[in-house]
Amino acid sequence: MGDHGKMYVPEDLLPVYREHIVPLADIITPNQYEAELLSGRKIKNEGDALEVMKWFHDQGAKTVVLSSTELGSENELLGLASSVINGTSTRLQIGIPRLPVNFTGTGDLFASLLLGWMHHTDSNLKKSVENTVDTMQTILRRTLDMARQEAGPDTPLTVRHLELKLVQSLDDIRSPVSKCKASVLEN
Ligand SMILES: Nc1ncnc2c1ncn2[C@@H]1O[C@H](COP(=O)(O)OP(=O)(O)O)[C@@H](O)[C@H]1O
Ligand SMILES: Cc1ncc(COP(=O)(O)O)c(CN)c1O
Repeated sequence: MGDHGKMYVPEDLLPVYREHIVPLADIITPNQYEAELLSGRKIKNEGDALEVMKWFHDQGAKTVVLSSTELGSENELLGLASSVINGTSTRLQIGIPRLPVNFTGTGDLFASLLLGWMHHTDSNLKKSVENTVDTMQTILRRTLDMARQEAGPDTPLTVRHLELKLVQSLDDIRSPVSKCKASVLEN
């Protein structure tokens, strides 16, 4: 829907997403801006993030992952996730090392990886979020390295240079190298 304070889709679609699309979702992966737009609440701290994830659960989503928030630090984005599946509730957070560029298509890639891992792990939220973030890191680092090589030292990186290197990352999609650990939030 949008990012960095700007909507990609026409603004009059917001109530359609909120009232008609969100209630259809089993799994939803908004970034911070999208989560704030849909829930109508600002996320200024972890308590706000937990409330917003509860709002999504109240709309019917069993699994909610805030794919990134600015609640981390200068060097880290913070992801948060919550699932209520068969009466079992799990909430966790994960630090995501921040790379110094804006990529395009990361939200779609994140959603696809998470869906695949939730399917392959029988809805194990911790393992799915960790594998997803690990694969994202590898793909984005490869994308940035190859973009810098292609552009050379004097040319600014463009969207074309930063096209996600998915084909070159097939092995990392199949078998992520384990690096980022999620911590489970109690209560
Ligand atoms: N600059 C970045 N540095 C590191 N990881 C990033 C960066 N941008 C995106 N990602 C990865 O992509 C995922 C989705 O990005 P996010 O910005 O949350 O969604 P969207 O692309 O929909 O705005 C994040 O969880 C993170 O793993
Ligand atoms: C219209 C539009 N613009 C841009 C994007 C890229 O979004 P992001 O980089 O946040 O994943 C998308 C994602 N499908 C989109 O639909």
